[in-house]
Amino acid sequence: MAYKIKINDGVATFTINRPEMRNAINFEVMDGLEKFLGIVENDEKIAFAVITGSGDRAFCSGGDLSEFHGFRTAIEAYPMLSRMASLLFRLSTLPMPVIALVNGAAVGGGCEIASACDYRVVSSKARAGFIQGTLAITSGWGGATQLFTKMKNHDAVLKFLTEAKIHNAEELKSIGWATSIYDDTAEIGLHEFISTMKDIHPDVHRAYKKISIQNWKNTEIENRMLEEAEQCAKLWESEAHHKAVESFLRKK
Ligand SMILES: CC[C@@H](C(=O)O)C(=O)SCCNC(=O)CCNC(=O)[C@H](O)C(C)(C)COP(=O)(O)OP(=O)(O)OC[C@H]1O[C@@H](n2cnc3c(N)ncnc32)[C@H](O)[C@@H]1OP(=O)(O)O
Repeated sequence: MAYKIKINDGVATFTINRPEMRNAINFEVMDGLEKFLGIVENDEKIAFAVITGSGDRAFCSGGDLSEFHGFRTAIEAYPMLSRMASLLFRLSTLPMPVIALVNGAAVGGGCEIASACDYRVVSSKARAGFIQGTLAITSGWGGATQLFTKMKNHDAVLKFLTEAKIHNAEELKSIGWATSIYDDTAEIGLHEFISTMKDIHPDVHRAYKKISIQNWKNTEIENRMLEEAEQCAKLWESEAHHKAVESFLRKK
């Protein structure tokens, strides 16, 4: 299966399970994420939600280019982009803290997924970046909107997006994207991060999360994420984008 869902001791974990494809997102993973959100949104006993990837090479390498390259026009690309933007809006507005356990490379849409979470707990060996610019597109799943809404250092965010570079863990921390860095296994990294918060009653976490969501709602974040998907769809149909993806796929 392309994903795993586990609920243990108040922690619900969604694992993208395509390590041989560096956990690229295809429609099966999207279906899984939708199922996960449906479960977590309605279970009062869940204190923390976690998103991670299988193996130690990648958190997520973004959209599966071999599957999505078939979309040639904006009209064809938009349903996939907007569906994922809506799922990431739901992820970002879950009633409990959401942790991206960035166990390895997070690029393109992988960075968008992590940006939709409240916290990014990053392996010291991980690399991450909004590399969409190198494919002649922007982020299309609402990730840039998430960053501009949550992070207040406009210049650093704009540079992070437009440079389209891959950064190491220390750089990610200084940009303000990584919340914390761990050296051990992902399991230990997560355990240590959660243990700093677990003593506080889950209702307190939920109450603060509600306040932050209220703040974002006033900024029309969902509409802005869908506009981001629309803008990306327009760039998607360009010759420059198709050529860049063909060049990536030829390297296979
Ligand atoms: C579609 C939405 C859009 C958005 O809104 O943001 C996007 O997400 S655009 C997609 C952006 N992603 C990429 O461009 C992926 C680029 N991938 C990489 O840079 C690297 O794979 C990596 C993530 C840094 C990992 O490097 P490494 O560990 O060296 O692995 P390989 O490169 O050898 O990859 C192994 C295997 O997996 C295939 N692969 C990786 N990512 C994707 C992907 N996103 N789509 C399809 N296939 C992917 C890669 O081609 C290799 O395949 P094989 O050669 O057949 O083993």
